[in-house]
Amino acid sequence: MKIINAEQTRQLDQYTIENEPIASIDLMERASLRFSEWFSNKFSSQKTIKIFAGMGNNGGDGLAVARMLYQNRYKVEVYIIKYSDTGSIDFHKNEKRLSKLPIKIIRLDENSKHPELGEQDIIIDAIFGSGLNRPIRGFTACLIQHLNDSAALKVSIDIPSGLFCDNFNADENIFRADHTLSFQFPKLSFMLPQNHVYVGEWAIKDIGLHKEKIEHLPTSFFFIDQDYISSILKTRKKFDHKGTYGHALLVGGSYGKIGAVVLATKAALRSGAGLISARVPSFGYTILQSNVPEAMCITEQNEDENTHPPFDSFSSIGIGPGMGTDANAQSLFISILQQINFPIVVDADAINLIGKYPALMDLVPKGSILTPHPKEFERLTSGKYHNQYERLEVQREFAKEYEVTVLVKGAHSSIALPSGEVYFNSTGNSGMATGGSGDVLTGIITGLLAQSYRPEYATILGVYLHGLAGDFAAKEKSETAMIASDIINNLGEAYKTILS
Ligand SMILES: NC(=O)C1=CN([C@@H]2O[C@H](COP(=O)(O)OP(=O)(O)OC[C@H]3O[C@@H](n4cnc5c(N)ncnc54)[C@H](OP(=O)(O)O)[C@@H]3O)[C@@H](O)[C@H]2O)[C@@H](O)CC1
Ligand SMILES: [K+]
Repeated sequence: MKIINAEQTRQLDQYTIENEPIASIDLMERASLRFSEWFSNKFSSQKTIKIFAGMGNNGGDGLAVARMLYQNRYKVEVYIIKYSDTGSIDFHKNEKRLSKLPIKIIRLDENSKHPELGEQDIIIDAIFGSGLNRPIRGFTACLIQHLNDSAALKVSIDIPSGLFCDNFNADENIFRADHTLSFQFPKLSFMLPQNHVYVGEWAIKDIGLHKEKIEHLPTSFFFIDQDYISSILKTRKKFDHKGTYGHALLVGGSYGKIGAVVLATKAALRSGAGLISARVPSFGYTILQSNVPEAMCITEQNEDENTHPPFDSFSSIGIGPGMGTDANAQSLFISILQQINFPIVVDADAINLIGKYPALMDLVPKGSILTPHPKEFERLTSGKYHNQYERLEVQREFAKEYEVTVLVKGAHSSIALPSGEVYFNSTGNSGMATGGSGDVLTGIITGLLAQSYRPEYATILGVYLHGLAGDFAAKEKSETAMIASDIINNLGEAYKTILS
């Protein structure tokens, strides 16, 4: 699914009005109806719904929603924030429609007292939407602080007021929603962890904007959905054999950290790769062989004995989990980089080594996949950014410059491709912030790469599967109690879901 910017949203809105065609007031009615249905399914009608509406089209939505919720038997009060002398045409049309109902409407300006709010209320924020073009100031800013301080549950229409769709806002005057329902597409700002405090849990509803126009809107940002995953997923054929699915190699482990390779190796097996080998220090041999009997094991003892294929004959290599950054790890990494010329997966300590010795990046084959968590990404790029919007740009530039895929892990993990496109993940939960979760992901992506997925698809599919398996694990064990092995154990459920 595309993520489009505020200006494109405005154009698409206009195009839909002209070409569906539909009157703008009817499009507003449709959007408001989607919001009201979603709201009514989710929130009890015992509380008083206090709707704070601005004077643009977001405010218009708020007034239409007030009417609809009243008709759904909610107790509704409306506050109109008079930050301007005139409102949008559709705002005024909805104001007129609302005035015919016995709903309390209070107009707030700089001379008004702040309304009383408490746990018995639900606030609906319709002050500003995608038309916000500067930080909020004056009495509207004070009002937003007052709303934020209240104990009421907070819900935003389309986007929390004060948050920009696509740009950083250093300001504090932003509504802090517990829930946001956005129209048609998620906004770029929803993808960034720093905005979670404003956006809360978010959902999107299709409001029927013009399909053909959407197809032609250019964008660099995408939200990974199940349809997209189905379009890149390969299916197995009857006469395939284990050679068809490649031979993946996982490289890593150090004293006390062999478990990282065990997890990555198991995950690579479950991802569907045909054969798996793991390369660990010799003291990890027994641990690996007894924990993952399906895998073959290479150590410094048998690597020169011609008993295993040379590094350049594997279908894919994932390097870094638990590897450490000492001289041995460094020379192994360099030796592998010098022997191969196909894309590999670079994770954890292999990334830290590049952070320490940036020239190593020149040896990393084009098309490779780097999978840092935010701290590792900071080491990799010397942290040349001040907020997550800037980080995203640095991530894109890095991917373009080195022609690699860069996956920064976190909620809505971001995947920057060499083309400059960025994909955000839609699966996963906070239970996945647990030791070994990243090793599992490396295993999955390495396993997919072995199955001849293009690096960008292996990453996108890998991240989605990993998150989905994590969601099943959380259902089974809870977000709190789940561990990385539970993610591996649920990869089967994840595959079944995307194959169905
Ligand atoms: N997507 C769709 O297709 C559909 C979208 N719909 C809805 O429309 C919403 C977008 O509506 P919108 O364009 O009227 O913008 P909105 O945010 O209400 O702002 C209004 C005006 O406020 C002003 N202003 C800006 N910043 C300011 C500030 N800091 N302090 C003070 N004033 C400020 C600025 O005017 P200016 O002062 O710059 O002239 C701006 O024009 C969207 O979020 C969704 O809810 C649906 O109804 C139907 C389908
Ligand atoms: K809003």
